[in-house]
Amino acid sequence: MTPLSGRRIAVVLFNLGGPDDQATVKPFLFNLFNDPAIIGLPGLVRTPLARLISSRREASAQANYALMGGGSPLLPETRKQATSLEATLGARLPDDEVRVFIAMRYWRPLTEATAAEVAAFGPDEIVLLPLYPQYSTTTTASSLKLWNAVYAGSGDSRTVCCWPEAHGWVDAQAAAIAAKLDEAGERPVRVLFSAHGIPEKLVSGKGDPYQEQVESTVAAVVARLADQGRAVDHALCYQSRVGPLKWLGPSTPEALEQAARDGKGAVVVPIAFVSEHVETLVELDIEYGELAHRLGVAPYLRAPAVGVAEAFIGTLADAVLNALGRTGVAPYGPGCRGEWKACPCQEERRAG
Ligand SMILES: C=CC1=C(C)c2cc3[nH]c(cc4nc(cc5[nH]c(cc1n2)c(C)c5CCC(=O)O)C(CCC(=O)O)=C4C)c(C)c3C=C
Ligand SMILES: [Fe+2]
Ligand SMILES: [Fe+2]
Repeated sequence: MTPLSGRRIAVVLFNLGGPDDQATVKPFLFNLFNDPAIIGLPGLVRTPLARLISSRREASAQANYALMGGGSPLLPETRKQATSLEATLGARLPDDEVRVFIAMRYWRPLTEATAAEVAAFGPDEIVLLPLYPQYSTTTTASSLKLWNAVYAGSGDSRTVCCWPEAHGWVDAQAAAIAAKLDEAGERPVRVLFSAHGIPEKLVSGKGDPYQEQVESTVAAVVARLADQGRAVDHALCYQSRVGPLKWLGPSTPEALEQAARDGKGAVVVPIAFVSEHVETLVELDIEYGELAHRLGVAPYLRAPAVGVAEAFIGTLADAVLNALGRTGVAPYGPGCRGEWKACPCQEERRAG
């Protein structure tokens, strides 16, 4: 039997990535639009189209990143999460050597470079852990597919595909919302759960489980708040629409208009992101903040992303330990557990 200590364990965190500065906005956008998971056309058409779209969007995207100092805070925020998770796992697996790596899909550290770093570490076991709570073909599947295509090192590999109802994730969200509800005081507010949108046809045509899993996160957070004696008026909406296709709705601006008609303020909650970046700091705080002001939606409050909240990092550690077979705690929630038809979390160990 393989000994359960003295092992080299690599945990790989996946996220989308963001430009470091103004000069890297365009190549980041090109990588994004050149991904067949984002634009499902053959490469001969997709690549020139990606070049065109990234050129056309460059100036407006640069202006958004300029509002955050020039580039995206996504990598520094993810590094904090990696450091915190490594410390938590180090304490829980004192006899093993655990290292947490970051693999971004569209900007540095790119997945190919991280795969080489992990291979050089020479792990006995690898846990692939997307920082997307809900599984989508556009995010999780795209990241994992690329990893599996490029990783050529040692190690038995396990995947945590999704964790829409993980306990600590739900706890951290509920705590952030409760703090904002306290700030609103007696003023009537609606909790607006704002998720990154995806094209509707991915859900209806391709069976993308993202919408179902986002809805399950919302239900779990609302139930957790109810357990704490807070019955909240709430709605789910979708932000960040790009391109000509019909996306999931209602949009966050539409939900704000509805809140205005109903005479409510808003507590906006980023329900599909775990860290701050352009879609929270610019889109939610500035763009929709201004819209809320014009519509008379007051107060307009925004719950922060979970970041390194202790409950959240604890749940990620539980997911890693469970994937390694070191604990019975499976924090994924019913959206996962291998019940979804294409869920890769139950894949057989891949011998290195
Ligand atoms: C064009 C289609 C897009 C789909 C589908 C999409 C899905 C999706 N994205 C995230 C999380 C993030 N998106 C980020 C940036 C970003 N996303 C798109 C487009 C799609 N995303 C674009 C064009 C951009 C660039 C910024 C912009 O121009 O708006 C980021 C990074 C933000 C940063 O600070 O750099 C994240 C994170 C999810 C969760 C998701 C579907 C589930
Ligand atoms: Fe996106
Ligand atoms: Fe799963």
